[in-house]
Order: sequence, then structure tokens, then C-alpha cells
Amino acid sequence: MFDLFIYNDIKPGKLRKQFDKTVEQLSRGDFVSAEVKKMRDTGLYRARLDYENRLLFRFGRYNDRTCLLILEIIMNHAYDKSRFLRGSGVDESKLLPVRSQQEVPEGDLVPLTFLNPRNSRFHLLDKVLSFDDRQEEVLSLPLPHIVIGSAGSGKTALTLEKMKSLTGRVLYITLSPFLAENSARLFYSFNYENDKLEIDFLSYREFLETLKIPDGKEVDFRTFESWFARHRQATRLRDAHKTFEEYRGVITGQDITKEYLSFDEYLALGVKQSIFPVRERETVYRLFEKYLLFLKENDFYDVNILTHQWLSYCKPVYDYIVVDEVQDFTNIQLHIILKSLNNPTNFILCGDSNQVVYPNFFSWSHLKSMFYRSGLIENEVKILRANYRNSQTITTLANRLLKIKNARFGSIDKESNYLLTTDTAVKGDAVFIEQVGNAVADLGQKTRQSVKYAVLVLRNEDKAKAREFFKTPLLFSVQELKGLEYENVILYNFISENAAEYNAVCEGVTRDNLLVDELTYARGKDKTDKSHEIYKFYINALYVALTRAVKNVFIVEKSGGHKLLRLLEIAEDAPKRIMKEEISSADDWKMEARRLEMQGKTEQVDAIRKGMLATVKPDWEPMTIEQYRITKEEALNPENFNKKAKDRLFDFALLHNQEVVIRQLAELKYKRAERFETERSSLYRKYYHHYKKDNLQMILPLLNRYGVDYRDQHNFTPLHAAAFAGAVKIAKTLLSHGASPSSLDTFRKTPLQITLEQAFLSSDYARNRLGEIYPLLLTDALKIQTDGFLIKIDPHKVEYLLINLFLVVQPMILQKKSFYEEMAVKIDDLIENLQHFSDAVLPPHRKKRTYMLALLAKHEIESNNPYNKKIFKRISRGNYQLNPDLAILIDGNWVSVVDIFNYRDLSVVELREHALQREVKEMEAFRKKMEKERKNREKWGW
Ligand SMILES: Nc1ncnc2c1ncn2[C@@H]1O[C@H](COP(=O)(O)OP(=O)(O)OP(=O)(O)O)[C@@H](O)[C@H]1O
Repeated sequence: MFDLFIYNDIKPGKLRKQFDKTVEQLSRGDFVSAEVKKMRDTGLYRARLDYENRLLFRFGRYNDRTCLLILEIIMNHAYDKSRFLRGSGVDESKLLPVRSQQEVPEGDLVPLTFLNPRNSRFHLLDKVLSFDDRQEEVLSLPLPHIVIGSAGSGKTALTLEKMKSLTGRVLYITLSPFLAENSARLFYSFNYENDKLEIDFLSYREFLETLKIPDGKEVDFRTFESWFARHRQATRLRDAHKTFEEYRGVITGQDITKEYLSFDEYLALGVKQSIFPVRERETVYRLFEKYLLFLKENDFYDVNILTHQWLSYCKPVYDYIVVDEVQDFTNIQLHIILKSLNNPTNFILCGDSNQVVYPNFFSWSHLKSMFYRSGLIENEVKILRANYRNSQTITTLANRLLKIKNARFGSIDKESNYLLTTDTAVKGDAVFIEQVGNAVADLGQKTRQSVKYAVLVLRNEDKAKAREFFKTPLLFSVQELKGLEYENVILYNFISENAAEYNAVCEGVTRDNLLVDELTYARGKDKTDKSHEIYKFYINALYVALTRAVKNVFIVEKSGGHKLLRLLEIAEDAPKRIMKEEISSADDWKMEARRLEMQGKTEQVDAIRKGMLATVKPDWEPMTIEQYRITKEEALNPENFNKKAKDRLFDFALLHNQEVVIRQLAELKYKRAERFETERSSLYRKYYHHYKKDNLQMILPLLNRYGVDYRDQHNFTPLHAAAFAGAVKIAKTLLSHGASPSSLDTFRKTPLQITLEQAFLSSDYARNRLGEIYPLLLTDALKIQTDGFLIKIDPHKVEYLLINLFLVVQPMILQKKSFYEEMAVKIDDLIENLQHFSDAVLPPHRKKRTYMLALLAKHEIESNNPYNKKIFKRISRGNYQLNPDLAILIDGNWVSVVDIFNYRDLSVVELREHALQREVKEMEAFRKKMEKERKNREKWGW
């Protein structure tokens, strides 16, 4: 007998009877009656519902019990439409029958962190999630509501699932761009689709940019700190962090009616409203005035002031808004976010005030009172306490830290007054290491090659010192590690480097204060005591740091004996732990690089590539853009016949469908260029034979030698080559080893664009390769702008496909146009080729001429459609070009479409010029022919 859980999105409808019957057979373990078969290489299994319909499922493991997870109903044998098998052709006759559980290999059982026995339905993000009763309760709450939860309690997971039940235009917003991107990725895991939803996953900065892209750069703490240092002597203000916090959370950000407080208003603030005592405020404010000048003169902006200025651009456009990590926002930021709601109560806020590490003045009670006043929220505040990330030891430590905080500063507010709970059986360990002898060097040595250890420092600036001992690429500041987790975390000199601050944190706290089982609700006694605001960065950063450790924490300090260590009950004199050196395999490191790359942690990814995956530099010269220009000049020089340059240019031009260049070569009597289409197969044979055959074994030696993102002679990475040839197996392996789907080739094409180009060119590729390879190559959301504001387009949207498609096929099409034709793409230029595209990429209804025409019209500059993204310029009826004013964010820079095509030597102007020259040449040839004919007639007397 199996415990059986069903994905909450499954609706059997008319198949209810068959569904129930098969589910019952499966739960009895009667695999023969259910006709269970294994889908190769996927860990997935299918059972039979009836003659034409199937049930897809997999096995899970929780607390030593095997369970069955029902994932999807597959109608009419259409495996290629399955969310989990998208695009892959499955031949039922080749599937392996499975008669009993004994035939299921251990590796096919997904390990599960938790299964709620009271709920047979599960949810799905990047993994199977069975919510506990409290989580389920929160999920079913009507809007608006506030979810408060400790680290690792599933706030993000829960709100993402909640979003799936909404309809209309939804904004998911958080301060960190990595979290926004990561949440989008979680949301769309396993090709999740929902036609009723139009979601924007935005970081706060992107949100502001969707209103209007500001000039200049946002001032960050580091810039502020070096500016502050220049004024330290004159002002006698010592603490840059505290001052920055006062500017970002008190003088600006708090009062939503103005950009910043006036001098008098600032002075008049009550003791609870500012971090500085009244006597220091004049100095603080005078420096603030200088700060404003500094911003102006150096093209920086302050995000709160900018937000206030941006209010006038903000219109109500969203039906629902989810604010994740709400504790990171200031009042004015929340105000503008919620101002974009159609109905002011359709929001969910979630966060954890113990994780505030950005400067602001956050408290739940303050936040709630903001909403109570406006009557928006009454009682809908729910607290999640169960922790799904950390071991017992880490949870205990985190709780001790919360108790210290509570004893020292009183309760921040009623809502944050709780401890974490956990059900985990994993014990974990907390190890103290004092920096004497070679203890730290030894720890550094033993862990540097392991993907299971991350080293954490308080601030970015502290990394240099940590690097002396820790050569691992996995070195992070606390802010960087938000949202991430590692089995082991090493905290480096958190306390010793900030001894005074952590001393102040422990002031007056005794062990007896920590003997409580729950936090008591009590305000700090002294209202003028601003210590919490001042020290919250230190204590919260330590809390975030600790809770990143799934199992063990290593606390490395220059010196021991700190009171905080005693209060945390970290055994300083525990017998020395004998550690074995841990070495992760190259594959593990590749996987880790990929994981970090997905989170945008480029610094660590580069360090992994350089340090752990060191490879040999190829001894050939890839065709970079500079090399291309030189080769082109050499090859097209009529004075000097350079066969080598011509060969190289021709191969490269054919690879990129640069027909104009190929024609120029043909004019110079370069034979291969005259019938270039017949040369394609030899191009494959010569360079990409193994890719065409999807033969992984043959390219592995190159990958091992040169690394996963090396450049071949055409400046293709292996992933570009796999996209070019449609090599699905190779692409999967490359991606799992950290290859980047965002890498650009010489003409700034992504692997995905190469795939679309190939599919457009070859019906065989479009039918047989595109379906499986396309979803693998999706990049982060596309960021575009036309009228000075950002539009972010998620990869699952049809506009994402359309822009990528046009970027490659527009020049292909225009190159073929005669001088008398419109230099634009007609629907007839497209529609026939699109018919061959796999349905998994472009479903049948989107291949229809009427749908495509409507889509082009919807997004053309002049269209009145409210969702118009101004992607196209209408040249004449039914004739479109990509909007030349459209700019795309490439490697952090805005690049206009015109520049992209210019860069490829394929601008519309240039193509028109070529068409004209072609026309003139053809006319000349025609004239010569006619002249010859006239002479012949004369000669023969006709
Ligand atoms: N019911 C559950 N069963 C198993 N895993 C869960 C459950 N709920 C959450 N998780 C997992 O716990 C981890 C933490 O969840 P999530 O990131 O949503 O928490 P969070 O509250 O947003 O954390 P933090 O505030 O620390 O960023 C994730 O890996 C998530 O998938």
C-alpha cells in the first residue's frame, strides 16, 4: 500500500471514474492492472486510464516511506504537450513495463522534506510541496492579508502558490532583483502556464523603471560611506551606517507627503521617530543638505526622493499585488507600489522583521497602523513559525538570538514576538574556532574544495580579510546570501570585528533572561533608547547568517570570550573537531556554478570557474567582432586574393545567414558562395558533426579541457553549437554543468535566438528539434523600453518569442527583398515557416494568420491596445519592422534594435542600399544582354 498524493492542479472532469480506478490500483501497488510503465531517463512513470488517456506520476520518499505523487493527466497520448515532458516524442511501445515497487530504482524516489498526512493534495513549485495546516489556512485567506514568517517558513513558496489562484494583472515585487528573478523561475517551474494571469515579477528598481527610467545611478552604501568619510572629521559623526539609515528611513522615506523632511520638521520629530538624539540632529541635517548636493553633482539619485518624484507617473494598473520581504521597504516605497492597484485592498504583504538588513524604520505595528488608519486591513495577519530549512541546533541558536534581542531591546512589536519551531530530525552542530595557530587556515584548507561550505562575512568590505584564509569561491556578504542556503556555513569574524556593537547588543542580558520558552511581549523601558534601531543591522544580519545554514555552523573569531558567544551557549572549549578534507567533484562545482548563476551571483560563479574548474585556453583565435571585421576586409578586398580569409568569412557568414556577405563573395568569383545553400551540410560536417548527431561522448574531452563555456573558432560556446544543431542531449548536459543560456555570440545572439533562426530556416529542425530544445534555452526575462520606461517580458509570454524571433528573422527576410519591395516583414514572409514550429513552442491557435496579424497590430507603435508594448513599426498595411526605437537591455546596457542590426551589418538602411546595388547590377547585366542581342540581330540581319 502506498500513501498517495495528488497535485492540486489536476481536474479529472469526465475522466473521474477512470482516474479514481487507476489511483486506487496504484495505491494498492497493483502496477500490473494500472499498466505502469517507466519513462526513460526522467524518473517519471505513467499508468493507463483508458484506451487513449494516461496518468503521469512519480515516487517520493518521506520518513522512510515511499509514496506516490500523481502529477498530470495526459490526454490522447499527447505526451509532447505534457508539462513535464514538453516537446519530447514518446513512443509508448518502447516504454518499460514496471510490475512492482521492487523494480523502481532508489534514484527515482524524490526525497521530501514534509508531507502533511491530513492533506492528500500537494503543490508544485521547483519541488513537491505539501503545506502544513497553518500554511493551508494562509493559502485560503481572502485578500488583503499580511503573512509574517520566520526564516525558511515558506512565505515565498506560499505567496507564489496563492498567486496561481488569482486572475488578471498581478505584480510580485521585492527589493532584491535576484529574489524577483528566482521567484519567477520557481513560479514557472515545469512549464507552468495560466492564461488568466498576466504577472510582472519585478525588483523595486525595475518597478520604478516601468514608470520611467531615471537618469543616473542609485546611491549605495559603499558610495555613501566613502563620501561620508570625507566629512567625518568636520561633523564628528562617527557612524556611516547609522547616518545612512537616518537619511534613508527617517529624513526621506517616512513621510509620504514630501521628498524629505525640512530642518524644522526633522528637529521636531519625537524620540521614537529618529535614531539620533535631538542635540545631534542639526549636524545630521546639515550633512544631509550636503548629501543632496553630492547626489546632484555626481548623477546619483536617492531612491526615496526619486520615488516621491515618480508618484505622478504611477497609475492604477494591477489587479493584485504581492510584496515579498516587505520589511525591506520604506513607507514611500510601499505607498507607490500600492498606488498602482486598481482596488486598494487587493494585496498580500509578507516578510520577517528579524531579517531587516537594509536601512529603514520597519515594524509590523507601524505597517499595520498605516493600513488600519485607511481601514484597509483589520485582522488578517497570520504568523508562520514552522521552519523547513534549518537543523535543530541552528533553530535553537536562532531562537536564542531572538531571546537576546527581546531581552535587550524589548519587543519590536507584537507580531515579531515569536520563536521558531521545527519538526526536523536533523540535529546539526555549532562549532567555535578561535583564530590561533593554524586552526582557521586548516578549516579553510579542508573546506575550500567543497560545495557544501559557504563562508559568510558581515559586509562586502570584509571579504578581503576572509580571503586570506578561505580560498573557496563560496564567499558571501550577508546581503548576498539572502534567500540562499548551504549545508554548512562558516561565519568569519562577525563578532570580533564588531565587538563594540555586539557588546552593546548583549548589554544587561543574562542567561536567566534566556530560560524562557516563549518571548514575552514587553516594550523597551526607555523610550529614548534608540539602540534597537542602531544595532538591528548587527543582530539581524547575524540572524540571517545563521539561518542560511541547513545543518552546521562554524563560528570563527579572532578571539573568544565574547559575551554573545556565552549567551548563545556556543561551547568555546569543546574538544577540537577532527575534520576531514572535503572535495566536491568537478560536476558538483559545475552544478553549483549553475545554481549561483541563476541567482545572479556572478562574482562567485567567476571564482568557481577560475579556481575550481580551471581549464586550458584554446590555441585558436575565435571570430570575435573585431576579428570578423578584419577578416571581412581582407576577404572582400578585390585587389588581393586571400583564399584563407575568404574561406573563413564564407563559413562564418553561412553560419549566420549573412547573405549579403555571401553575395559579395560570389561577386568576387568565390565558387562556394555561388550555390551557398548546398554548402550547409558540409558546414555541419566540418564543424558540428558531433552536435548534429547529439553525440555527447565526442565533445566531452573538449569540455573537460577548455571548460563549459569555451569559444570555438566561430566564437560559439558549446551551447550555441548545441542550439545551432538542435542537440538536445548535449544542451541538457551543458546546462546542468553551468553553461549560460545568456551567453552571446559574435553578433550578440543568444542560444535561444540561434534556435529560432535555425527553426525558421529548416522545417526539419522546426518540427523535430525545436520543441525540446527551446524550453531549455529560455533566458531571464527580456527587458525592453521604447518610451523611456521599462517593460519586462517573461520567457513564457508570446511577446518574448516574437521579439527574439524578429531579431533573427527580420534581417534574414529583408536580405532577400528586391529594391521595389517594402523593406519590411509581411505576414506571408513568416506564416509558412511558422507552421512547421513545434506545437509545444507555438500552439496551433498562435500559428494562424489572423492571430499573428492581430498580435503584430496590437504591439505596433500607434495601436490603442492597453497592453501595447510598441514592439513593431507599421511600414504599410500588413508590413512591419521591429520598432527601431525599441531598446533591449543587453549585459546591463540599453542597446537599440537599430544598433543591434548595425552591429551585424544588417541595418535596414544598409540592406536597402544592397538591394539598390543589386538592382543596378541586374539592370546593367540586362542592358548588356540586350545590347548583345541587338548586335546579334544586326549581324544576322534579323
Ligand atoms: N510545507 C513545506 N514542505 C517542504 N518544504 C517547504 C514547505 N514550505 C516551504 N518549504 C521549503 O522551505 C524553504 C524555505 O521556503 P521559502 O524560501 O518560501 O521561505 P521564506 O519564508 O521565504 O524564507 P526566508 O525568509 O528565509 O527567505 C524552501 O526551499 C521551500 O521550498
